[in-house]
Amino acid sequence: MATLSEAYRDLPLSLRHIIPLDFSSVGSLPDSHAWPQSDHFSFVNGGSCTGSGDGAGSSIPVIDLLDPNAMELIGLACENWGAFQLRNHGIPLNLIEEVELEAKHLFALPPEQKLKALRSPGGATGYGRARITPFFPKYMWHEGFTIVGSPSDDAKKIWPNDSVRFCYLMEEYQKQMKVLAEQLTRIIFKFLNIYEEEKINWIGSANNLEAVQLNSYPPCPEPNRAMGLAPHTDTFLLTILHQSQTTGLQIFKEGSGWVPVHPDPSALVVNIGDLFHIISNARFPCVVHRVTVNRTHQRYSVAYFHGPPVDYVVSPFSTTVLDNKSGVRFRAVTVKEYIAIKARNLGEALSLIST
Ligand SMILES: O=C(O)CCC(=O)C(=O)O
Ligand SMILES: [Fe+2]
Repeated sequence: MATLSEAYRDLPLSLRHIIPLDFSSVGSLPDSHAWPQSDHFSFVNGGSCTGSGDGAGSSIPVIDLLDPNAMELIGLACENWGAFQLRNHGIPLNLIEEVELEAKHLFALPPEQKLKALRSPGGATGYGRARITPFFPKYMWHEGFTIVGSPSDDAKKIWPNDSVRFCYLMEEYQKQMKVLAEQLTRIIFKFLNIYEEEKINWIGSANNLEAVQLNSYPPCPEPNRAMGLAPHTDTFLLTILHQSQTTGLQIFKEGSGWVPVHPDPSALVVNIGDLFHIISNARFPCVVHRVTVNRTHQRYSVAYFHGPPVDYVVSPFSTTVLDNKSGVRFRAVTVKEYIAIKARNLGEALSLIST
């Protein structure tokens, strides 16, 4: 998957935007990590995310993939929320648990060992701060590890003689997630009445874009003034997320404010990314989400991002345009072009391709 790396190589980050804090060495919240107390964070494309209303009472739909009405339920969840929890998803729970355990081992290592696999300034993979870091005035209470394809090169830097199990589990996880992501993509395309061969023949291709992001949010001395992961949308078509049993993930819903996504050990969280927002001609909302932190529990999550090959041209499908009174909302872009626009503009990327 050289091309994801290519998009990022043109836009090198400075080391201060890559090297995470040594969380174990700080007893209080450094000013660099203290966010404004207000619940108001501007996110240009989606307007600003004001906490109008208390979303705590509502929640995203929970859908059983084996339900005979799964397609309709998933489609409606995409339209109303852009996200849902998925049960009976077919990914073995022990594989998910083992991947979470590997993430815990990795993040529990001393900083000097994790830093051996530090993401390079123009690189896509390895250990480091969230890629959205440069767009915000304060740092997030977060550390991550990104995998594109085989994690072997990075893992060997951390465990020169002992990386086999980590690599096996991460590759197996990607393999199984790919199958699920393709199944969900087919279901959602069907819901949108998209059947044109050239529009769907990439599904199942070996060149599809995919990445795995291991996330860790250490316990925080002042959780109310810190931010785990700042408001953002995911770039690709869809994200399938496993979260550990610690709350923190919230989705912004127009009219409701920040809605928590409660951990459910039997479910995976699915949210649509920018590319589905474009393809659906904005019929599916673009899902702004963030992560809060807490004082006592370290939180972990494993995000799997999936999208079409980089040369695929993304544009609103004719069926979705017919449904939308405002006509075609976005110009056509290749996946590669959109990734580059997003890497440079984050929340403004969608408005830059709006018609
Ligand atoms: O940790 C989470 O629950 C969300 C992670 C996330 O949004 C991401 O990795 O893009
Ligand atoms: Fe995300």
